[in-house]
Amino acid sequence: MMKKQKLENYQMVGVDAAKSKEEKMKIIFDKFDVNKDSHLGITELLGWIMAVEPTLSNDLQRLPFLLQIYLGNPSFLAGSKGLSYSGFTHIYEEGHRNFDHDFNTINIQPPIHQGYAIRGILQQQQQRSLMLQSQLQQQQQQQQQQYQQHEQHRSLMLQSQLVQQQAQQCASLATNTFSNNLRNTTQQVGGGISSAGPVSNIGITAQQMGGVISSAVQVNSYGNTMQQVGGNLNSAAEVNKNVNSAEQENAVKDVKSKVKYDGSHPELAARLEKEILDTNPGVKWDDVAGLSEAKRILQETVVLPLFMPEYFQGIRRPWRGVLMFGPPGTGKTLLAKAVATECGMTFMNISCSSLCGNWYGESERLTRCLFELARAHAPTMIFIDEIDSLCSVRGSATEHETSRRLKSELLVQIDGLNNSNSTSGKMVTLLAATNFPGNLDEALRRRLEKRIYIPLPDFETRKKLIQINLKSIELAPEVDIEQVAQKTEGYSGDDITNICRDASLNGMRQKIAGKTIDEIKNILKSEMLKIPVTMEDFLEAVDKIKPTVSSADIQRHEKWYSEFGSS
Ligand SMILES: Nc1ncnc2c1ncn2[C@@H]1O[C@H](COP(=O)(O)OP(=O)(O)OP(=O)(O)O)[C@@H](O)[C@H]1O
Repeated sequence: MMKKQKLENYQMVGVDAAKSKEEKMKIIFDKFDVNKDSHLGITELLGWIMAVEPTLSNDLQRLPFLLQIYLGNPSFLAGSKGLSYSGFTHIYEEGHRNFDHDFNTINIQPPIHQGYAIRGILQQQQQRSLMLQSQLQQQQQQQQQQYQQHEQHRSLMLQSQLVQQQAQQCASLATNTFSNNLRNTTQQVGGGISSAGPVSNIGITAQQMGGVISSAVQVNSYGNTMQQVGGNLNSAAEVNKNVNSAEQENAVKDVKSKVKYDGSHPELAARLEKEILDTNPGVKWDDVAGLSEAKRILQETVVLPLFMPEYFQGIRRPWRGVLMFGPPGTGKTLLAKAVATECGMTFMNISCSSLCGNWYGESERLTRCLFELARAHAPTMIFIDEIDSLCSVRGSATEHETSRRLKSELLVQIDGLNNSNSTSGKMVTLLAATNFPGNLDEALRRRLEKRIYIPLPDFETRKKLIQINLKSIELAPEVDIEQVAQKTEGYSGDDITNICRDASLNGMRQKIAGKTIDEIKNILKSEMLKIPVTMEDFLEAVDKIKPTVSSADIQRHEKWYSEFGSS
């Protein structure tokens, strides 16, 4: 019976029963020409399918999948209750039908693997294209920024050249008034305002700059940038040289040299005199505890050549320079001051900041000037503290151009020092100190012929140090300095000084504890001074204050000493 109906059905749609399953299905769909019968009810369709292939009715879940295979099109459902064969392709192409909805209405699960996968791919493609778009935008922005920077640098370079030309014009126009009144003179020359204008584009207003001269200064402070773009730095520097003179001249007027300085940079000499010169550092040998070996070497290298210059000639010439190295707070500066005081030398205490100028070439000029000034004030001791920060290893990737030039100048000056000492009799001694001897430039290390290790204080030195620190302080009879010295092994001289200071304040702390300011004011000063420092105060202070030098530090210094030390 079933077979008979099936055959009838075949005949109805003109299907040949001998054909394959796929062919049969295709014929069924082809029958529904969109022009004639654009709408096929789902029930009708299923009826047809079941008639042709009754096994499919048990597998409705697979139906969409099969239809898709037969039709070669993944999307085939249309309408809420029906299927339009021709609409399948439209729907798919336009992509505006809700697959889930369509399938739900006929109570069939959507072909997840197909429809969603396609939707996912579409979404991915969309996201990718968005990402590419944003990357493109970023690239465009970067290119724009680079271009702007380049243009800015180019403009700075032009500024520098312009300013140079203007300054040269000024120099030829008004030689007399130039140094005192450069700003006006430049403005008279004209073009000054226009140069201030573009510079202000980089964030500095014309007022702040105060016209052309300031712009020269500002442009120069961009030295590196200009160098990067191949700017003519030297010319900017030359302009600057004039500018410095002009700006500093007024300051110089107030500073009267104590001695006659006839070098080429009186303005810088005046500045250095103000900053670093100490004609009497006021530290005696006895103020320095221990360090007898260091004292002996310094006597031989500095004190004796000063007293017996005729003996220290030829092969006996004084050592070019002396380096003191060791952990911080061990008395290097103190020792240098003591030598200068004992020998009646002028003491010049130089740190990195004293020799670092703001303008192009200023650091070298300052260095040159320092040695000229030292000769003018001779006998002089130039003490360069933390020389490693001024003269670290050259040629490193991080080395700055200014610092490289400064180092070269320093080396030249140290060489010159040696010659002038032997001929003019004006003794200038270079004493340097560092906590990082390993960072020193090799050429400088060679010139600092004596390299003295200033170690942590030993037991005897610690005892002496405590006595020096407490010489004017009332001590309780039970205070055992030896015990304090034992307890402070590994402490630097500076640490021990701090312990003594802390211990000596403890009596006062106890005395004022819990009192109001008025009550404290009423305590007699003499009463306060009489409070003796007890052993307990010391022990408390030692407990509170920890040593600042690590054993790794000591090892580092000892290693360097065994390699490069010279005593
Ligand atoms: N041998 C010492 N005799 C007397 N006081 C000392 C001694 N060593 C250190 N001090 C004390 O420590 C303080 C710091 O010493 P100084 O500045 O000379 O150390 P430094 O070695 O130059 O330190 P840095 O390396 O940090 O510059 C001194 O003012 C002094 O109070």
